[in-house]
Amino acid sequence: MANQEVVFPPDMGATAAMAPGSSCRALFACTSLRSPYRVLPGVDDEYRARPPCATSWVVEAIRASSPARSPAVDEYAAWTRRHPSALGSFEEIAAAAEGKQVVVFMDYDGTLSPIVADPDMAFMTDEMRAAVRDVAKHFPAAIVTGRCVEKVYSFVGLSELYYAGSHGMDIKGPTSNEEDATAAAVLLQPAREFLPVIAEAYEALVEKTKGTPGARVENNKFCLSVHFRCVDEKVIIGSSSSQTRRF
Ligand SMILES: O=P(O)(O)OC[C@H]1O[C@H](O[C@H]2O[C@H](CO)[C@@H](O)[C@H](O)[C@H]2O)[C@H](O)[C@@H](O)[C@@H]1O
Repeated sequence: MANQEVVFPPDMGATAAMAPGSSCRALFACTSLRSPYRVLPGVDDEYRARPPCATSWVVEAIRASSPARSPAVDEYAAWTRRHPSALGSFEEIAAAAEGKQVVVFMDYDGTLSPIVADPDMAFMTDEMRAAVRDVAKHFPAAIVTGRCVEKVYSFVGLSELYYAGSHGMDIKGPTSNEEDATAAAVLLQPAREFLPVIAEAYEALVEKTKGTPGARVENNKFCLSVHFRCVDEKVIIGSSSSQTRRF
């Protein structure tokens, strides 16, 4: 809302500051006018017709002068309200864990490593690796991921962890030395018999997506990921509407 002027009811005895960089021209109190409201030049008639509720006027004025929030930001804020950081309740959690066996489960992509465009380049930092190593010294620790175990192990490189790859379809335990780690003890592979079908599905998906620039299929052994982060949506929407017209 550009250059909008606002009106304040007389019961607002104090000054209200304008946010730096705001497009709203003036927010200040008024006390000696005949009209119950002081009308600033250029004000919208709609404001004059409103009841003298200082709070709602102020809130509205502040809202109008604030930049629009994106739905993604609102969604994230709502999500963090529902799932607050455990660090904010650390004492409480530590007290609740007293005398119990604690096991730490960690996600990989976007948690231990930053999200990057190329899934093969999602490396974790040495600092993060050291932190995970420390965690594993104190508790049984597992990485639970959509990646295949071999891939996530190549990123993490810690033989003392449990790895639950392919969203839990491939679970391996810790090994005593790093050489053995890639062949670490398999604890569970319940979908082993489906490997040939999954391999077929992989080939089919590669074929299907090969005409989509930026699309990429990742073989996670017991599951597959089709990546579209690098697909230009405008190109796809354009081509799908031309397909729609054709049929
Ligand atoms: O369960 P996760 O460990 O979180 O795995 C979920 C998917 O993670 C990876 O993809 C995501 O990270 C990539 C690298 O930062 C990024 O390029 C991609 O857009 C993200 O979706 C992984 O590549 C997938 O196979 C996993 O399913």
